[in-house]
Amino acid sequence: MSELLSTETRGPLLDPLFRNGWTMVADRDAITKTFIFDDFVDAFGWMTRVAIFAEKWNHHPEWKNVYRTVEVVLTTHDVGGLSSQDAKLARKMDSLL
Ligand SMILES: C[C@H](O)[C@H](O)[C@H]1CNC2=NC(N)=NC(=O)C2=N1
Repeated sequence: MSELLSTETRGPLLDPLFRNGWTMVADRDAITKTFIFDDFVDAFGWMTRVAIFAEKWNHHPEWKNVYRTVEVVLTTHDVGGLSSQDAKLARKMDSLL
């Protein structure tokens, strides 16, 4: 079962993501990043690769794809905010580029 990130664990887990283009969502305990690809097929292929891990980990993104852009928001709905699962999926998203 996921649990909300504590004050102590937020920094070490989130700072590397902030350095890699992720930001906090205004008024939500969630992180967001917009990915821009060469074309739609590249964007959708990346989404497909991410989806395999999201399903395996039972942790799914909130995302919107328009042509070659994918807007991603990560948060853990079961706990109403950020958990380690969000950081894990964010790292995986960046690694699958
Ligand atoms: C029933 C199912 O296991 C839960 O709803 C899972 C599915 N994927 C999920 N994804 C995210 N981002 N947060 C959750 O709390 C979550 N819970």
